[in-house]
Amino acid sequence: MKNKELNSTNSSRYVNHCFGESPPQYVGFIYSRVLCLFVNRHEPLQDLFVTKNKFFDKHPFTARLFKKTLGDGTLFAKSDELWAKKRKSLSSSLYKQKLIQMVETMKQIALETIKEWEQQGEIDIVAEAANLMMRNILACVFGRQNDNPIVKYKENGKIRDMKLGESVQLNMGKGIEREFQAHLIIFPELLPLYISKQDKELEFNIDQVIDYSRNLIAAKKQQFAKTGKYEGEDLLTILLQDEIFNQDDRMIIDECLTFLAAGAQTTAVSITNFLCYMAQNSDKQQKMRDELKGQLKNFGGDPNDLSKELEMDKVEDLIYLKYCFYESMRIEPPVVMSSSCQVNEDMNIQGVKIKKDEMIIINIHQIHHNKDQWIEDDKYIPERFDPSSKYYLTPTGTARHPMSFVPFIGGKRICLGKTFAEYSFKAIVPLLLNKHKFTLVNKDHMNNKPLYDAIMFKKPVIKMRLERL
Ligand code: HEM
Repeated sequence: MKNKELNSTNSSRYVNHCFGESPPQYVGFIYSRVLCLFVNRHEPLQDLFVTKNKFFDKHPFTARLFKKTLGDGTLFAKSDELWAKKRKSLSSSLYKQKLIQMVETMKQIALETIKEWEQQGEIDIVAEAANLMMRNILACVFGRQNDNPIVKYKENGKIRDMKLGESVQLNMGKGIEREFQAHLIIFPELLPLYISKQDKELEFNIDQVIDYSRNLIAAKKQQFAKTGKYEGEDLLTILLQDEIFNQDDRMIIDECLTFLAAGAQTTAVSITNFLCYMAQNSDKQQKMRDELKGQLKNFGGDPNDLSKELEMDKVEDLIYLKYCFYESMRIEPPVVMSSSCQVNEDMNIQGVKIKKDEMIIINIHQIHHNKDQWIEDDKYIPERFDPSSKYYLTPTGTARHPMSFVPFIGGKRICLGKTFAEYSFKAIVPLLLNKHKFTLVNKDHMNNKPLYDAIMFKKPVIKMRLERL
């Protein structure tokens, strides 16, 4: 597979390095003193996400790795009663009216951002889309007036000011890097200890972010004491009024930081890769623009009128845009592999006995490229999601397996922000493309853009030029 060698995380790169383009269903290796099984095909997912989903759970390894950064946030927590209650509250904080309000805020930020990009003319889309989406998610989590806060950040002994969003991203990246420190692989019991100089700096930086959130909560509570009501539609304000969360500030902070960590980089990657694939495939771009023109009467016109038109029901009609979004996430999933998962009882999954404490990692990237499921898997073909297209089928003409496309994984641990991510993509993208075309500056990127995902350590630089239409 072209570009495969450049893939982001060491372990998924390792699987392809050893087993080539069509690795077996499972690949196992010993990691952190337990068997770690990479699931490279869709068949086991039918069991894990459907028939045996009640036994599917998160393995404590990743939770331990990110304990300091995300506390006991839902992302890596075990599927216990508290997790279920928290998930229910969080889902309702993203439900319909609240989601619509959050996306309204995001559209405003997108309109401001496109003006800034236009002035710059040429941008590093990786950095800029990450800024845009971090501001968006910050506005949803902490409120519009707090969409770009500054915190202290320590690196190589020196302290400087940094955007909170950037600090959260770096802290997550440094957290992932800890996964590959030899002493922590051999002695995972040491994960909670922050001993090295880098660990101490990471601890300092995480504390700055937590202090910022604590101060915000204190200010909100003071305001409540004065006025008897909380003001704001943001997640933090919603959770302050939720009976599961309102007795425990740290619980609120964990979920706010989880949203920042889980929501900003993933959505930034999907927008960035989408813009790059559109630039590479002018015929697909034209088809997508024709749809926008046909469905939205203000497309190409006044940005504020277009923004008003991009309501939840309306963006549902942007079918080809949805196919393009899905295909961007198929070819380069924002989350290339899951965190550590497990089954809660020993069981047989597709002919292999999996013990309850063994680690399971879902190799999403590989599942999106298996050649018996995807015709010309390396090509960007949004029509794969169109039921009337031949690309909707497997190379032998049969129906594709429902678990062959899992960018948000599935079952009870399916991404909590799935609807949020889909709606915000369809509301923001038309605003970015309304008056501009994005082209790739580096001609080599036209055939071979650098791979980009949300969990890679070192992000690529991808320059794009904005051409006014
Ligand atoms: C294109 C965008 C997104 C993609 C591709 C994506 C993908 C995923 C994946 C693969 C997981 C499972 C992670 C694992 O187990 O390792 C996940 C979980 C999660 N995501 Fe997303 N995500 C996206 C956007 C968002 C957004 C915008 C939010 C929040 C606003 C969010 C919040 C969460 C949460 C809270 C979980 C944990 C759910 C649970 O286990 O109960 N995600 N996401």
